[in-house]
Amino acid sequence: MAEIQLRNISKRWGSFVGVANFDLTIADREFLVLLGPSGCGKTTTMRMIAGLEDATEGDIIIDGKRVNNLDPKDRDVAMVFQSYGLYPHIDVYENIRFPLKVRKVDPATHDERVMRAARMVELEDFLHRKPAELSGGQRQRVALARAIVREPNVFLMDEPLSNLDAKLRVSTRAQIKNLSHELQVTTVYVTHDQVEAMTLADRVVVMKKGVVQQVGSPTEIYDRPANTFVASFIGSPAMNLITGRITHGTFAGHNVEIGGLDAPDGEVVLGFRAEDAALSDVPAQINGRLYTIELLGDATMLAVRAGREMVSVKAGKEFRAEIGDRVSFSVPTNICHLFDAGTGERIA
Ligand SMILES: Nc1ncnc2c1ncn2[C@@H]1O[C@H](COP(=O)(O)OP(=O)(O)OP(=O)(O)O)[C@@H](O)[C@H]1O
Repeated sequence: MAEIQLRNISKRWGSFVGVANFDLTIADREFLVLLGPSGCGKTTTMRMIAGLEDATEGDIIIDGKRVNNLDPKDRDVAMVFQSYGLYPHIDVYENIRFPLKVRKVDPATHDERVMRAARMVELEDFLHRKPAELSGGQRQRVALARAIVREPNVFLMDEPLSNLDAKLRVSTRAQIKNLSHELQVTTVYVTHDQVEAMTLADRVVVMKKGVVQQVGSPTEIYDRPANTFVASFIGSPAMNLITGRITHGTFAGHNVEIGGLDAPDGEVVLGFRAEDAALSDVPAQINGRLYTIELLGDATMLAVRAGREMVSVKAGKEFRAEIGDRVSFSVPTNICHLFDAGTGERIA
């Protein structure tokens, strides 16, 4: 059992604000992902939860207890880093056992606990190898087993997959999801990879320059981004964003005209996703020329230059055309997103 309350926590170094007024309750057993570009304050937030960094302001409460003044070792949290943090001179078995020795856990229980953790990450056959004799994926699994063996209430994971190649990243990601479900531990996971965030999280926190932009389930964040930053960060490709003006319910931009919008007159950013655009054989709401064609296997991704905008459009796998060809498409008005052109905040 572990609910984590972050009550208005901030981190400042002199006048530099690393994290500003982070306020969130992480539910017991929730898988929470902190997502954002490099330097947005994800790791700092996690280090404050771990106790590796003091919060300049605010309270950190784990299971009803304020832990601001507790040492990391007394917080019942286990951390997994991208750099693994394994001890090179001892074998896998001893690496996994290490936290039990440090915490003076009854030695009679060690073997059973180490073996159970090793089984969970499928390392039984590697117990007597040294870290240098393992692949990157195997090393990361040792790091996971070492966190599991402690049976902590909270897992804190900082980009644990970033040193793995693409294929291993996908399989280890599935393993982490499975483990957190099986162990029913509250998990805070840091990444700058939105695909990782979307596949792992119960809820995602999107951050920018130390400030939380949106908190929501992956679906909420994908379907209703709170602002243009979130819209441009989530989804591959990210949401198309076109600047223009609404007059009497019609949006007009360069080579773009979309009528029937229920919004007041003014400068806006109109957003739509590549998969929501419908190609047309005749001139339509958005007209341009084909800039690139990418075959995805099950679909074709087009980049279309429409006026001064470059937009992504998803077509079927049977799509055939040449670069430079004219392309027209429309976007159903009910799936258009509208953002304020000044603040970037969602208006509809
Ligand atoms: N000890 C420190 N002193 C001063 N500034 C710091 C310190 N630690 C981090 N920062 C700054 O705080 C900001 C947030 O850093 P943080 O490591 O939390 O970012 P991040 O989102 O985890 O980025 P990344 O994905 O690159 O790890 C950055 O601008 C960083 O340079």
